[in-house]
Amino acid sequence: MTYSGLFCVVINPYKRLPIYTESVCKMYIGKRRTEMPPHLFAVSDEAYRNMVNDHENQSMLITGESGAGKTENTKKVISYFAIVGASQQKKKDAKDSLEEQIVRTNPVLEAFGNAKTVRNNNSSRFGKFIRIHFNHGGKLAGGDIEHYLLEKSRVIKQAPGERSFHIFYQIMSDAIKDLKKKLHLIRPIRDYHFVSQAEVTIDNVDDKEEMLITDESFDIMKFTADEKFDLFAMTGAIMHLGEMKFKQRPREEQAECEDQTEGDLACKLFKVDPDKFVNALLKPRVKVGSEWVNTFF
Ligand SMILES: Nc1ncnc2c1ncn2[C@@H]1O[C@H](COP(=O)(O)OP(=O)(O)OP(=O)(O)O)[C@@H](O)[C@H]1O
Repeated sequence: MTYSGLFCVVINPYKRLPIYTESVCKMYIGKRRTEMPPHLFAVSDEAYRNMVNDHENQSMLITGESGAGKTENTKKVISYFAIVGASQQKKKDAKDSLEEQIVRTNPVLEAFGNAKTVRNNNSSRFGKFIRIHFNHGGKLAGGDIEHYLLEKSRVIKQAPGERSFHIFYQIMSDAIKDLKKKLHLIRPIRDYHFVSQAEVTIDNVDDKEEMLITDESFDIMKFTADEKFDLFAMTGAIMHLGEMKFKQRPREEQAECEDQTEGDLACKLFKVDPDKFVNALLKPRVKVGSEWVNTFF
């Protein structure tokens, strides 16, 4: 790491270096830039001090090409703020703390928004603006995240060497007992076209373990069991949708559903009426001016 004007330039070491531990983090708290070797903790600390002293919002821009280390470094910055802004009294159960909740937004966002690409096994396929709120005493008060431009096309198509979003493979890993059964995902993953056009595993990544982390992160963020299940159900339903079969009606400009079995399963999970759903797919209606018109496929 080195400084270039306001920027801290960080090069991805592609190996775990012991420079991000809690003890290193604490060494940077309250230090001047010149007192310590360049580090993103120093930049984070400067932003924190400016906020506390000047009562002004601070922004940090984390930028670089795919695989440069943005996601990893963002997590380090968030952990830094979680440590400096942690409430003084240590909670009995650390998992219940606001700092842990803020840190745990990441596994969930990564499960649904990150995927393996040829350049990065954990590539974020969306941009995000993370806002962390502090109270007047400089302690964490909350946070919110805005996301931009999720790469939706990946849900139905993957290039060679790539995967869809991690969550599909995490669900299929069987980490949560009976989840696949409840989502009616009873066939091998290669039978679900939407998610298996290229890779279905990643070297050195255990989807089972990752699923347990995703699931626990939802719990820490206080999602209820029903809310969690609904999210997994929406995800599983997409895999079923990919297995619906359509054909064109002879001599007509109209498609019809050839095999609705998987579509029915998707509707069960979406909790919508299957006939209305298929009708909406085959005869979509668009509003033109003040009128609704049917468009045929
Ligand atoms: N500081 C680091 N220490 C060790 N490994 C790192 C570090 N930063 C990044 N890596 C490795 O490089 C990979 C790519 O980094 P990361 O996902 O943060 O890139 P990115 O800039 O967010 O890419 P994308 O734009 O594709 O999301 C990580 O999965 C990790 O294996």
